[in-house]
Amino acid sequence: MRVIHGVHPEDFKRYDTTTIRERFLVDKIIQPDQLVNVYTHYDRMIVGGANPVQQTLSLENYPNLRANYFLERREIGIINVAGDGEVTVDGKTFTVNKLDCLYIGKGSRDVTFRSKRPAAPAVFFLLSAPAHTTYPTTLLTHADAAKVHTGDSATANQRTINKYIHLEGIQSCQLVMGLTILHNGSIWNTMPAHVHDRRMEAYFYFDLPAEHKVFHYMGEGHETRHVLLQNHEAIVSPPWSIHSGSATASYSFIWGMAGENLDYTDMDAVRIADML
Ligand SMILES: O=C[C@H](O)[C@@H](O)CC(=O)C(=O)O
Ligand SMILES: [Zn+2]
Repeated sequence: MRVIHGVHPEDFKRYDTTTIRERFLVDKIIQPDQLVNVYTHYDRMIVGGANPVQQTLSLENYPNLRANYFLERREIGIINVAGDGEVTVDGKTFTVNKLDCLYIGKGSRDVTFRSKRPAAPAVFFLLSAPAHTTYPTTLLTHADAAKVHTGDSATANQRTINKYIHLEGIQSCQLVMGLTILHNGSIWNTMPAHVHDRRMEAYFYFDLPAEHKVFHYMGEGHETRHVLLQNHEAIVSPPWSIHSGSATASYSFIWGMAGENLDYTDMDAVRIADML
């Protein structure tokens, strides 16, 4: 499993494009008939993807977890961003279709992923954090997710935030997870930007046309850099970094966090006037 280490904001100031991409970009996680995970040292969050086409894919154990099985001391949040799919947890099968979320609590042993139709395969995005206790395995459909409409077409950031794993939704030890859909013609996410020192964050972009790219912004508010991402790529955000993007077309993205608290509103806003 690839490992991403933590970066100090003072060191980040000197990074070139290649180094920024090596340290923060989580690419190549969506591969046909593969389940790919990347271990990050940001709150020990594992970021991954499963794209079953013909095969059923299993959540395998990794030697560096020093665990008997993947979820022995972990929880996982799963969101499907493509064709109809199924996730089976210790013999119980959940239908997880596009934009549905399945949370699996600590202690589940066998987790498998499959697509209903190979012609329209599922694309599951995965986030897993260390867990101290077992919360129930819970499915939440897109229709039942808590929705917040925000932004404005005048600032090209009109979007709907869907919360799945959060204080008033699916219960978890550390994970907070949801997805944001940009309205047609809007291209900006998370602007005005924010930081949250108490939680790392990961963004996974999807439903971005293949010929388009996201300019993802990171860094301290007064020391920003951009990283270009394409569809089905993710990026980690250290606790000291903003995380925001503007793309050359409308898109959606999954966001997920883990850390000191589960409080979605615990953010420190960065004023556009103060950004550099
Ligand atoms: O800490 C929360 C996250 O950055 C996202 O939920 C923000 C977001 O989806 C948006 O503004 O569109
Ligand atoms: Zn955030």
